[in-house]
Amino acid sequence: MPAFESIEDPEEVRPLMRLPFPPVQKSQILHCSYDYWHQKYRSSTLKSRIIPLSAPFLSYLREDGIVLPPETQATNSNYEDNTTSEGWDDDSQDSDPSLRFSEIHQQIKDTITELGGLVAPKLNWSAPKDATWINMKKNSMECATANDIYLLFKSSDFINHDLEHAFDDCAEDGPQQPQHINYVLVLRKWFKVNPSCEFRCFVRGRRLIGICQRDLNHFEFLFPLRDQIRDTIQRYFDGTLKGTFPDENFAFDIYLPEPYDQVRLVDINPWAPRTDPLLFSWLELLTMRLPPPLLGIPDSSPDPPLQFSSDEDTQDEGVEELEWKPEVRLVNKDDPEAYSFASPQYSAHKLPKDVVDASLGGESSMMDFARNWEKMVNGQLDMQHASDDEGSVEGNIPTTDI
Ligand SMILES: Nc1ncnc2c1ncn2[C@@H]1O[C@H](COP(=O)(O)OP(=O)(O)OP(=O)(O)O)[C@@H](O)[C@H]1O
Repeated sequence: MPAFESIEDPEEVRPLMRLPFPPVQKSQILHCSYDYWHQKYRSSTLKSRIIPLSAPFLSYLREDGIVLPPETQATNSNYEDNTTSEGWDDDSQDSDPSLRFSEIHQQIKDTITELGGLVAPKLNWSAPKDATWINMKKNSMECATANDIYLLFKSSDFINHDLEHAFDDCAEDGPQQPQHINYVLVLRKWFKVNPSCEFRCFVRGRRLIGICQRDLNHFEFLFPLRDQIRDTIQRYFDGTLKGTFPDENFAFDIYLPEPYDQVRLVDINPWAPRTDPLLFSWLELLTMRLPPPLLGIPDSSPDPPLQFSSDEDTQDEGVEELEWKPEVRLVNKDDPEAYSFASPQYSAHKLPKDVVDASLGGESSMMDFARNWEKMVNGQLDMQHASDDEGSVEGNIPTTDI
């Protein structure tokens, strides 16, 4: 998902780029592509199908304007997926763009049927969450037809970001690393998502360091479940991702429905400004003090781990390994704005002025800011524990099978 969607002036972005981020390499972006990790973690992912996309299909997505195939498609055996224009009738293509990618069009229709008639679509990295206003089913990504998908995709800046800006601000890898993007359409079987069950989890140096809600509403019933949520996610991370995901630093999204004992992996995101830190800030995540590195971390990664030095600066000898647990951050009752970093839905990572000023002032002012921020956060957490039931969402919202 594009990080700076709502920041119009690129000058506003620059201070964020000065945070102590390790350089993001193209391979890290590729490791977060759905088709890269889905097979590896299939047993814990949402039910989904992956359709490789052809050049004509990608050209259609990139074209200006929205021309949808007719709902009842005229079949014409001359028009198969083909990159040459020989024998094509341009008028027919204009009225039915799917004639340029008829196999894929049919595959999409068949897959929607196979998945029960409703799907949530995404491209390699992003879902068209910003375009739900245009969907027949308002404010939803629920798609019942191929045309629903095309309409969402062609209206979405997030999809456009995947197509045109996937490697923005990335460093080159070594020549042995693949750099080419094989675009895919991901169709996930639709289910009624309970937003209180969605969490984003942050991993630094192969250690789970933070967990937070993805939805910015307050769910009072989550507060007593905090330990259970942390333990279940930690167990899942230790048993599944920790030793097998090729990068040391990343974020992953999970769905954790009642009774909070089984994790569904929804997405893996790069450790980069483009990933929304939600209830954390990148400054916190990057500078959070951690115990010294664990010994004997299993690493069955097929690729050599990337070399980052960020942990060396932020290990705290005083922090006891056994006592240390990742922080679970939930939205407080009174107002999500209690966290000044909480961004409104799909806005970019606009930073509070304090952070911008701190980052402009170099390393020492950033550390000052981090220390002050830590104190402030501790104060907020105390307030959180004191919150009562008033004004909270009642109970849990039922979900369907996934
Ligand atoms: N199978 C599904 N059925 C219904 N809704 C879904 C399904 N899968 C995902 N969603 C919804 O779509 C949202 C976005 O999905 P996903 O995280 O894959 O997109 P994304 O573009 O990578 O998001 P982000 O940019 O925040 O990482 C999820 O938070 C969830 O609410």
